[in-house]
Amino acid sequence: MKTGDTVVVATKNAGKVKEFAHAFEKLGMRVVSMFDYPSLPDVVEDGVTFAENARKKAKEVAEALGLPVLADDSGLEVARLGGEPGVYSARYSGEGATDARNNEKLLRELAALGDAGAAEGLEPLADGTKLLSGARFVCALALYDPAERVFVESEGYAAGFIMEQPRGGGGFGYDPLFYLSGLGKSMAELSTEEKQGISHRGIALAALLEELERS
Ligand SMILES: O=P(O)(O)OP(=O)(O)OP(=O)(O)OC[C@H]1O[C@@H](n2cnc3c(O)ncnc32)[C@H](O)[C@@H]1O
Ligand SMILES: [Mg+2]
Repeated sequence: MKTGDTVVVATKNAGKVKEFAHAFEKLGMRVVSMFDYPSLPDVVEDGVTFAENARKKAKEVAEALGLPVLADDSGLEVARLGGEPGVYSARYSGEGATDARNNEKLLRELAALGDAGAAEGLEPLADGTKLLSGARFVCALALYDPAERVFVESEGYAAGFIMEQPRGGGGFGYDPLFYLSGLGKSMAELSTEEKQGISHRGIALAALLEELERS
């Protein structure tokens, strides 16, 4: 598959745009997003898996533009909630969902389970902050070339824990509640560069670039 020096990413999430722009800048490439194509209709994300939604976003936008397009479908799977919010991560708190409301709902749902963390044997952090559940971030990437009608795909995961309180001002979405025990920090306490090194998105992107070199 041939990609030029501009990558079109089928996203309207400013946090994702920032992370992709940072990653591709290192490769001498520029990123444009759906903010640059405001007249394109939103893609309906009705897939049951992250991979399905990523393929749908990439294909619909690529066919509309006649260019190869990269799409990201991602989310948070929380063990004590049976994998929720999963593919519904962006809309977890319903109509007009925001990151803040989604985070509040996540803490509410976990609080409703009682002392879930303690039940799982999760030790509080040194400052007494409780961990409420194991969790993982998932990122599915799909790059679709409408000329060759081919997909290149990858997935990445990041494992951690949900904290009872937010920490850090970086990242986006559920990052302030997501604790990385190996680093002793929340995902929102990492720089864009650090997050890329360990995140579901960074790992999926590295795999996609490798796959692309082989194809
Ligand atoms: O579909 P696009 O336009 O790309 O933007 P979106 O925000 O709707 O993105 P998704 O449909 O993939 O939903 C993913 C949600 O999961 C959360 N999420 C994904 N990646 C994350 C990350 O790196 N850090 C924190 N939260 C993340 C965040 O709440 C996102 O809104
Ligand atoms: Mg979405």
